[in-house]
Amino acid sequence: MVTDRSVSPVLQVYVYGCRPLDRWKLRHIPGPPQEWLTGNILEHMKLGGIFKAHQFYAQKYGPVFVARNVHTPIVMVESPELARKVLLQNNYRCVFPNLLHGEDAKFEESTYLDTRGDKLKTVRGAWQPFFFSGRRAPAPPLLEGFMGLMKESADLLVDSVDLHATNGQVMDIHGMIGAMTVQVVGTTAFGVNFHTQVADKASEKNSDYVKRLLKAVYDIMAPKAFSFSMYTPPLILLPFAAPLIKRLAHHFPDEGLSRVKAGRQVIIDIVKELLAERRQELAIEQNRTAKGLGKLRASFAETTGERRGVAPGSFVDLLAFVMVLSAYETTANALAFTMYLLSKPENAGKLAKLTAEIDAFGRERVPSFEELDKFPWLEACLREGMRIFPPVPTLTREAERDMDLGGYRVAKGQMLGVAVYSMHNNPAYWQEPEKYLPERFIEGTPECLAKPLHGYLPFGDGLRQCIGLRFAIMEAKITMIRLYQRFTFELEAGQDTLELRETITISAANGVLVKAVPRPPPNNLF
Ligand code: HEM
Repeated sequence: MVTDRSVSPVLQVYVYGCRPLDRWKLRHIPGPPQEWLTGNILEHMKLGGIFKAHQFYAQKYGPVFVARNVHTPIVMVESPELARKVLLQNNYRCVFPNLLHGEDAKFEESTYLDTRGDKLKTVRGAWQPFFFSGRRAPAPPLLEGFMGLMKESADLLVDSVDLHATNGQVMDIHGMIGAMTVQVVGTTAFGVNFHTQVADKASEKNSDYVKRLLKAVYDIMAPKAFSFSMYTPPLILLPFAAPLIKRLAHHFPDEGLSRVKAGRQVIIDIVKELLAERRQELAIEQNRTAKGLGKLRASFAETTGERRGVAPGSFVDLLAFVMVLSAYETTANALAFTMYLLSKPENAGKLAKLTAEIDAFGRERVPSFEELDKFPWLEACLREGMRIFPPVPTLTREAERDMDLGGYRVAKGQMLGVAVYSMHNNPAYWQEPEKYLPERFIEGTPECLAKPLHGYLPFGDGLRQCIGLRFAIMEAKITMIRLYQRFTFELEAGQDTLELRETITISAANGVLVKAVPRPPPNNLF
């Protein structure tokens, strides 16, 4: 016989799994029916990922819909105007419930991506001059200081491609570019050369940092994103019991949570080791590698020091880690996707225009910072690549006040999302979105005139827009120029469509497999 006492917890669990309050609050907004406890996650998996599911839902329900990851409801928007409204009016990213407690929770707060309030303004203000400087901005041109490192790193990549080409080997260009972008941003953030590229024979130790760092990032991301701990379901089901569940998890961690905690510790240790190494290097030789980066670290610490009211020390150091996390994969994905698209036979004309632009500049010359502006077609190729495959397919915000979104009221505190991938590939906003047309980003062309005004968001928008966007475009341009001065690339068979893997970013699940075709030397051109 079932007693009242045993029924009530069962009923509680059932009711929490249905989230009746959320359903009631969002009842006026369309969206897919939610499954008990899992929300829409099973359907997301069936449709090929959350970003693909958003595309499907936008077609079915229109530009505003509710979707649920596990069973947290997110009000998604998929129109240029609404995306702009969400991103310009709200500055906080969504914070999903997590199991972290005590010191671990402090670490989480330090990682900036979720930062809010005054701390956000101070930190963002301190970072801004490094990244938004340049000729068009009043701040000192620190960006220019990164040119040397970017060029050196791109040339190591070219050496490595050359080696593969000589041996007639197929290569995963996505993986190789990833090694380069880690080197660039790791060195930028910590002032210590990461030595991640094959052709670089220097210290094994630093490349070991990267392996450990990336593994730690994976260990943290996977369980956090997909709730591998046995404590996560009760945390979500019984939010009022969160403090107790967190304490229990902290004292009796299971395997999933232990991996997260160990991953955090690895990151903290590596950051400390890197900084110690950096100090040693500086002491030995003031002016060695990456001068601009040395400047960055020093000024980083100065501007974010006690005077500016941001806790110094480990916090500042962890910000450097956040930079690596935000910068390496996004840039690698953008480059690899663009190279993939340019290597498709149907885009041979677009590739020919690129090589012509590069040849007009010179097949041997290294561009200066100013000369990077002489490559509008290259920039358009990259921007169009990020339209078809935006490295960050979904953006999130928390509503800071009650809002109207396309006629639907949402309450303060509601999680909001922007379906960037879907919007970038929607024929309602882009003519023939499946076509790779860099012309869309060349002023005055009919394709450019047909482009939506605000519908392009690979770097987000508003106060939380990607801080590294100029850095990323600069790095991508130098890399492409150095590669295409020497080679073009042929796609290996079986890659007509790319299988995509989704974490916070989207990337090529099986890499981008190409063969490099050496271009005839410049004196054979005529
Ligand atoms: C092609 C390469 C890149 C892409 C596509 C990209 C994309 C993005 C996106 C979509 C966001 C979120 C924006 C929003 O919520 O509105 C973001 C944030 C951020 N990105 Fe990037 N990013 C790239 C490269 C970089 C680089 C090279 C750096 C640093 C050197 C960087 C540092 C950051 C930081 C620190 C944030 C957080 C900004 C904040 O919360 O205030 N990113 N990025």
